[in-house]
Amino acid sequence: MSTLPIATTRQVRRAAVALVRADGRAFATVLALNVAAALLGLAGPWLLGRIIDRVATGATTGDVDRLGLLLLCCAAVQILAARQARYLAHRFGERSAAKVREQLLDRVLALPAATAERAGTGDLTARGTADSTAVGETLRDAAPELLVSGAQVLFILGAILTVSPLLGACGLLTVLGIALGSRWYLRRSRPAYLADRAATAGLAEVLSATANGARTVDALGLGGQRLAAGREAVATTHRARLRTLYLRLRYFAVINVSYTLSGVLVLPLGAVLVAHHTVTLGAAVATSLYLQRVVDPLDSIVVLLESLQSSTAAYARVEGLAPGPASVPAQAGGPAPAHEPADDRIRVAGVRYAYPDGPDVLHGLDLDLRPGERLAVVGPSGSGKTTLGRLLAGVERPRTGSVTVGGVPLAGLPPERLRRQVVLVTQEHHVFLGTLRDNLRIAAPGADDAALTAALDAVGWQHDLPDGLDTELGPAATRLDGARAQQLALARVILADPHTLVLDEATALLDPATARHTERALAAALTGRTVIAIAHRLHTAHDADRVAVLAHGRLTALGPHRELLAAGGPYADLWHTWRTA
Ligand SMILES: Nc1ncnc2c1ncn2[C@@H]1O[C@H](COP(=O)(O)OP(=O)(O)OP(=O)(O)O)[C@@H](O)[C@H]1O
Repeated sequence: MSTLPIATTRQVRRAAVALVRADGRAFATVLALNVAAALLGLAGPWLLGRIIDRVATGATTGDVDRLGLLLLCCAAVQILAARQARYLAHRFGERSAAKVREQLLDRVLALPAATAERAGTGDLTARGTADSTAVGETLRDAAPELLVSGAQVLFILGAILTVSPLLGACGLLTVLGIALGSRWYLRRSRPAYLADRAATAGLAEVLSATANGARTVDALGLGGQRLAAGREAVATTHRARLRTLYLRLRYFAVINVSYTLSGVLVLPLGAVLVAHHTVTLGAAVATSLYLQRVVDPLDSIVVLLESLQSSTAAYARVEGLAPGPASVPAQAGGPAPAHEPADDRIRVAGVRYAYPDGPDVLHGLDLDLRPGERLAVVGPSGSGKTTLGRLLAGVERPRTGSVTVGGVPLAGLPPERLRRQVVLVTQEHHVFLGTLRDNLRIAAPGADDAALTAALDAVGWQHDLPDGLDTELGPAATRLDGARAQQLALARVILADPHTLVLDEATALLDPATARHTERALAAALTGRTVIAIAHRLHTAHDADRVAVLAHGRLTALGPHRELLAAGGPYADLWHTWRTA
């Protein structure tokens, strides 16, 4: 189930109107051309009726030719107007779809890291691909066509009622049947389509998790378990699809009966009225032709309403990421602080933290970091080191208490402002498709080659790639192993140049000698920065200015390595155990 919000119907409507307004002139032109084409289409049956009546009253061939020529002209101009409308609608739709995608990308990038992590790749991918495409296609095809078909139906009904009110009543019966059927359908279809889209995203999540973890699945023999998870996701998607299919089947059945009803009624009624001279033969033929014509736009409306329901559900998922009260909390709730931090000092005061639906794992932590110091955080597995690191980097927000930088809550800062203050480096490193230079410039778009090379030197990078900074990286080009990807991530940090850095096992993939060398080189490159190193290898603690010792989510000792060692408490035990190992 998605942890990301879904926009309400009202928010979707507002967003759609804003999107149309942004390209209002193009939309208006498309509408105007379509309406012109629809009006020209009305001329056909009317002119045909006139021709029949003229022939019945003994008109000349010249009269009939003129009417026939007019009919041809109307048809030709109608085709041209409809073609141009379709062309412009496609351009409008593609521009709007591009806007939706760009907006979505910005919003996903602005998501708090913890929110994006919990959302899962499947949901985000589905919103960025299938959902955005559905919105674009609706704006391109469905929205203008729906308005035009609606106008066509109104025009045709108006024409029928003008020609013969009695016969026109048959047309109204059709519209009434369709209106009632649509009301029934629309009430039920939004939740059904939302469930369908969520199930599809869930299936994508399961499949991508299995594919990404293929090696682990293979190594641990988890194939059966993943298959079961896949089957469950497929079954959920199947159930959701069946529900929407059932709604469509019932809806279309009502629609088809409504169409047939008017056709069945109009012919005998028309014959009787002509026999009694209540309407002319021409009027009866024109009405019957109009009634046949009304089927097409009504049919479009029905199909478009159906696809509109599906894409409104898609748009609700895309719009759910918009900043606003009902959507993604800006850094887990609350507006971004208005002022900049007064200084670089990070303070942890009375912090308690619990993962969603779990117990507290940090129990009232206090810690004042001195700007420019190197602090090592040590403690047994599960003591809360990583959690503290994530709080110090503003990834998580404390349940109670505060983590501030220069007096401003860290987790309240928008990602861009936050990353200028603190950067978290973990064991998970992503190498982006592109050159080594591209991969480094993500952290500092304006950096020149000299700066990039200096950052690589600082992390002990061996300059042995075939094309240096121009080397293409990625699965199909040069692949970096875990250790080199880690060095690349550290070089990015040097380029990003935040005043505080949280390293959570950031050198764990390097062999011990390289790790120590890299950490020292990094320390030299980061002189003057505050560095919080979450340490498994205690040489990190040995090299640090102060060591914070955690146990069961509490700070049990804080001070320089020598003092803690001399005090002979839990840190001394940890140190001796590590040295012996
Ligand atoms: N995503 C999570 N959801 C729920 N509980 C979690 C999550 N991550 C950690 N925990 C729990 O929080 C507590 C502290 O975990 P944390 O990872 O911060 O400890 P740690 O000292 O870094 O451990 P390690 O050295 O093994 O990485 C543990 O009880 C752990 O089970």
